[in-house]
Amino acid sequence: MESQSLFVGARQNLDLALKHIAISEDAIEHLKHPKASLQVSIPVRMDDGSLQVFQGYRVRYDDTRGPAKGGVRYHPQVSLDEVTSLAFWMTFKCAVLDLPFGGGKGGITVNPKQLSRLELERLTRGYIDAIADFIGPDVDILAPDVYTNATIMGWMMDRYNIIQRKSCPAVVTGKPIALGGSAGRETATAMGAFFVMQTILPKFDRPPAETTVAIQGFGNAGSFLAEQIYRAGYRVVAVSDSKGGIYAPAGLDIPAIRQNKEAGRGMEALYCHGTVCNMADHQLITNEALLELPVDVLIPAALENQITPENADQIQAKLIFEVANGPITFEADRLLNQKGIYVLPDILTNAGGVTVSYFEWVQNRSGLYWSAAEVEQRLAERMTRETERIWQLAQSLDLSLRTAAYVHALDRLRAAIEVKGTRDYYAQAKA
Ligand SMILES: NC(=O)C1=CN([C@@H]2O[C@H](COP(=O)(O)OP(=O)(O)OC[C@H]3O[C@@H](n4cnc5c(N)ncnc54)[C@H](OP(=O)(O)O)[C@@H]3O)[C@@H](O)[C@H]2O)C=CC1
Ligand SMILES: O=C(O)CCC(=O)C(=O)O
Repeated sequence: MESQSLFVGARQNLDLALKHIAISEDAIEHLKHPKASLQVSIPVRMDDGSLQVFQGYRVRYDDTRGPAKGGVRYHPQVSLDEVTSLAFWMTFKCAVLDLPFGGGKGGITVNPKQLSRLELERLTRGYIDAIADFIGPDVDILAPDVYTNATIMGWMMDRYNIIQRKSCPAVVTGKPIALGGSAGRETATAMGAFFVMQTILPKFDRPPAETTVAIQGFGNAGSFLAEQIYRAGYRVVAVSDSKGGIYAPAGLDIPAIRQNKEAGRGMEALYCHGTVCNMADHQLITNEALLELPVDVLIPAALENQITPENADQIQAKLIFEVANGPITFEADRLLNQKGIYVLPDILTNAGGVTVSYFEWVQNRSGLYWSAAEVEQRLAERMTRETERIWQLAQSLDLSLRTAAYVHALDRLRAAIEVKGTRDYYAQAKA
């Protein structure tokens, strides 16, 4: 039976990968538990004068390979279980890309769409007040995730600097460029996924013009990726946001949809406003229906647990690129594998974001800033190299791409954990 806990499900992929790599019992035990978890209450004075207390979290899953790294999510469903799972995935993602980081993640249980801009700023500054002793440029570095953005990262950095009484830009990445952000961070998650697609699709003899794509989620990751693959000549036939989706078998006008989305319009208006609007050519669909469309490529780019044992059998795509973290449950993944569907796992596919975050951290610490072209070239090199390695590993060991990605990451994590030793000083004393 499917587990209720996201973290229990996340760890099942680790258990699977452990069967394919020689690794010490100590290292296994080490990797099964988060190093530190913090839960905080954040009191916020609301615009109407009332006081509201929000729950916030920061989990440092592992920092053997370097400071913990990972985004902060603002969403009504944020919980310690979810943040722990996201921090766990960050640990493996940073190892997949060979970044000198461990894994961390944060979140606040809130619907930010219901807050005014000033309430959002007070909440953000309150969160940093509450976790300031737990983070730092050499300890645990924040970044954007669902419903957080560059402006919020700027507030976080500013509050941290005020607490520290000095400038510490490297405590947060994904900042506005004017505050030390990196060129290319805003589009990095999408560009990283695009480079994974460009490496994988030729292996399936899939020229862009003959490849249909459906994308769930039209935020930072999904919307930039939709535009990038549209411009590369793929046929993007369906997109969606939290309110539902739109499907046009002949292909959607993605730049027009992005423009309208930025103007705050709903999915129907998105397509109709100022562009082709012929309902005979396209139809509004639910997020559930989008996942089951007859497309070549499916890209979940919103939230976890979208493909489960309940709908796995209805999935028609031949390839799934996981841009969201954890969109496929463990059991559903097994069913998709049985059906011969290739899944490019989250810990590889969406790693472009943290990779450019690493570049931002390096730039902040060196004081030397790179051009957009330089960032993109470095990102392309890393994403292509690690995708190719995971593909080769999957082929040579006859593994799914997800298990191969975990084995690839485990090889790097194991090396660091085993050479450093565990925290079991008693065992060392005995030896
Ligand atoms: N931002 C980053 O750098 C990275 C993000 N990711 C992952 O990518 C995913 C998306 O993040 P990101 O794009 O940054 O987030 P955003 O907040 O920018 O966008 C989220 C998008 O998902 C949509 N959405 C929300 N709930 C649902 C739902 N139930 N069904 C369908 N769509 C929904 C939102 O709709 P609406 O617009 O209506 O609110 C919005 O379009 C997450 O899993 C995140 O962890 C991974 C790596 C890096
Ligand atoms: O940019 C980062 O540091 C992390 C982004 C993130 O949260 C993720 O990859 O899930």
